[in-house]
Amino acid sequence: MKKVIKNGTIVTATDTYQADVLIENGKISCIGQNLAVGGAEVIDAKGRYIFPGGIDPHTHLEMPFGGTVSKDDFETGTIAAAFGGTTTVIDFCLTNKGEPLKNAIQTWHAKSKDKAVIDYGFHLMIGEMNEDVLEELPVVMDEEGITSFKVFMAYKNVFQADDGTLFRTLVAAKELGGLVMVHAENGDVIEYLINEALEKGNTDPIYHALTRPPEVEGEATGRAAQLTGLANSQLYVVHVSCAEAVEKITEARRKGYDVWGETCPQYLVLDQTYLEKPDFEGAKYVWSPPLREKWHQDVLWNALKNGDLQTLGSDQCSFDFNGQKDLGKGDFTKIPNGGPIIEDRVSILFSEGVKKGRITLNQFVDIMSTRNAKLFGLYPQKGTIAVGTDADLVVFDPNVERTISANTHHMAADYNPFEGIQVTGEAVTVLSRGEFVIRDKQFVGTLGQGQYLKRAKYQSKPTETGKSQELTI
Ligand SMILES: NC(=O)NCCC(=O)O
Ligand SMILES: [Zn+2]
Ligand SMILES: [Zn+2]
Repeated sequence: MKKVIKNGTIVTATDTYQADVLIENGKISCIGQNLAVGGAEVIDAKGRYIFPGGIDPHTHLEMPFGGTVSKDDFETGTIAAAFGGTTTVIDFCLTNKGEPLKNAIQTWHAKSKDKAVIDYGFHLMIGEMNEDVLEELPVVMDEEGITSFKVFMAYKNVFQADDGTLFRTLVAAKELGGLVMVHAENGDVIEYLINEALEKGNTDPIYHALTRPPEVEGEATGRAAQLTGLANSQLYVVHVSCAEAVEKITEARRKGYDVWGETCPQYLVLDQTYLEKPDFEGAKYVWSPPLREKWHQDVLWNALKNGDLQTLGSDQCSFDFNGQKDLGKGDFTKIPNGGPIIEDRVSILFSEGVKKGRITLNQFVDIMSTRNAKLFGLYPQKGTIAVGTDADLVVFDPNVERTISANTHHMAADYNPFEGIQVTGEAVTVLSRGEFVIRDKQFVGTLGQGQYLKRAKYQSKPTETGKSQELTI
């Protein structure tokens, strides 16, 4: 059935204007003033913004990690994402050394199919680069539309790859049109610092942060950026948490290297003192990289504002406090790393960013949606509001005030790291390819309505001035 969104204010990464949006067959078919829409179902957006659906480029749904499996899966995770105004997620498909990449991808398809309520794609982890992987990679890109590869520079003896693998992945990505993503922390140095802490009997959650200082993130970020320059390739640094890493990304971009940076809501509003909460509550705030001293937040906000960082991912990787995070009682290294963020990503950016004057409304749309679509081969099908694009749309009330709480969130995890934080703004109605997923703040979607997205190859490059220059799409 045709739908029309009337009386709202459309916001894209470049424009803000009042118009009606007509939706037919899952696509936006017309945008204009006072559209005559006989037979269409009317969605009234008076006093509300209409945003392109959020694109979360960084999730770990139902991921085996830290001796357990992340709590939110493709069902609860994508429902929660939709409640928050996100209509696409790109999840990390883990691979096992020595096993065909295809097996891992099949595992991820099995997890997501018939569960996801919004569209989704996969990034592919590269744990080891060898002849078999090199041979399979182009096939995976063509058949599966997976055009971004993740290399972990940390988590020694688990996911960590060596510099040879990182460099060979960068070279292959350049040749094939892929974007290399890195978790940038120096895993070897972290291992040394962890052993030192444990030998001294320092086992509380705060030592998670103290054994992963900003220098190890800055060093790894700089190394990855240099290798990218050498390979003349392209790099996306995930979950940037500190000034040291921002500095390296900025420096690389100024040199003309094709390097991009993502931060996450937790680094923008929470700080290292949360890890010192009594009764082991600090475990709720264990991420890698860790939360930092508060002053880093200003650096991250400024970097989003001036374009030195370009995107916001949730790094959704949730674990219950009771029964999962407590695996690390008495040994911080056994606390599963990660938290439930997927639902609040968009709201935090709007409330803390736009409402507090740190970024503009159009930058907000770019950071939470458009830029992600462009970097990960989904634009213009997704990430904007234009005739012919997917009708992934969010009707957003910019004035409602509410308090984030695990009592009201839709994620499966038993706590919310933003508990008690007041935000302004909320997604009211969310459409995925023209179908309601959230209607008047109620879930009305169907499991499995989300479609797997085959993504286009990478095609975007910053200029010497550090500002992005779009190539033809
Ligand atoms: N970030 C985190 O602590 N957990 C998820 C896995 C990762 O992204 O490193
Ligand atoms: Zn990571
Ligand atoms: Zn992650």
